[in-house]
Amino acid sequence: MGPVSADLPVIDLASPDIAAATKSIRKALVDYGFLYVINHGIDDATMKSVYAESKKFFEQSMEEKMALEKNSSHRGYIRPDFEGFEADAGGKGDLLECFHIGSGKSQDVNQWPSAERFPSWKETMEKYYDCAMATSKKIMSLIALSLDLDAEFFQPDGSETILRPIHYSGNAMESKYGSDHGANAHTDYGMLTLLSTDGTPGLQICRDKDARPQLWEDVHHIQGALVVNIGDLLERWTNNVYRSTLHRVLMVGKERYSVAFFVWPSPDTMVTCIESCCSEANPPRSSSIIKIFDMFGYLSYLMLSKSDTFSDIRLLGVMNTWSRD
Ligand SMILES: O=C(O)CCC(=O)C(=O)O
Ligand SMILES: [Fe+2]
Repeated sequence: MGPVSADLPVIDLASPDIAAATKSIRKALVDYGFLYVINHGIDDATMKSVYAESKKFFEQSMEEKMALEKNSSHRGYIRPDFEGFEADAGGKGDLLECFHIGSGKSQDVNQWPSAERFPSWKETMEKYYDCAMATSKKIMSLIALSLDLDAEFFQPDGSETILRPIHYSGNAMESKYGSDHGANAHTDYGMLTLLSTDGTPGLQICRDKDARPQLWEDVHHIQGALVVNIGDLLERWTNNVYRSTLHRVLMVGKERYSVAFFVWPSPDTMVTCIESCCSEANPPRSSSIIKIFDMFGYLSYLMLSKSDTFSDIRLLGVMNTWSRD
């Protein structure tokens, strides 16, 4: 039997029928945790230039790229096989290389390639960031409506939201951490992820992570559509009604570029089980109310709680030091 293709729903963000879109989004997030959006508002020119800039950056020598290695604010270049903290990956590093860019509106802790060699990089990335943020707001308001909340309930925010251009070389490489995948099996951590790819296959989802053997379904490319999925934070917020689905990227022997956008609410958001997601028959699964201090503090918390060793709110303030050199 050949690989199975995931038949993900397609949501048209330009549709005037909000009730129908809300209904489809609910079904998609209950069944898959993944969907496609079309008419998402990121225009072709912006999309093309972000890929052109990304390619130009990753084509540089390792030494040039490492000059912008990620800083203490986790912004900048992350080399292949660098980090592998995902619970299901057993600590393997990913073979992808990527670059983290934050909003930089209030305080710019980003790293920018030299304006001489990359005259349009900053402007291009900022444009994409702003468009992706506008798209995320539209999606989050549909998600809010689908949970019987006000359309403005979720407030995507620039302080922790990260734009991440990604490059997969396509070649097998000697991995320090025993990796064989571009991106090992993981769930995303935050509220929402928008993903665009260059159309090269490799992305797969696993809807039931406990099934053995696991069934991996290919997420095929739809020209002009973005892939959207939710992360652990929203899964928790919805009392597991909406699903943060396991996914991975296989190396298919061909170079691949993608652009992920990880959306977070503001760091002072209180996350308590959403009313429409709990009842006497379905009480809140997580006992505590959590407050997100910062994305990496939250990651530390998640990693520890995923390992079932701790599940204590106090860990939230801990700054993440899990990257391994
Ligand atoms: O590159 C892709 O298609 C997916 C990347 C991904 O899952 C991630 O960066 O979290
Ligand atoms: Fe992911």
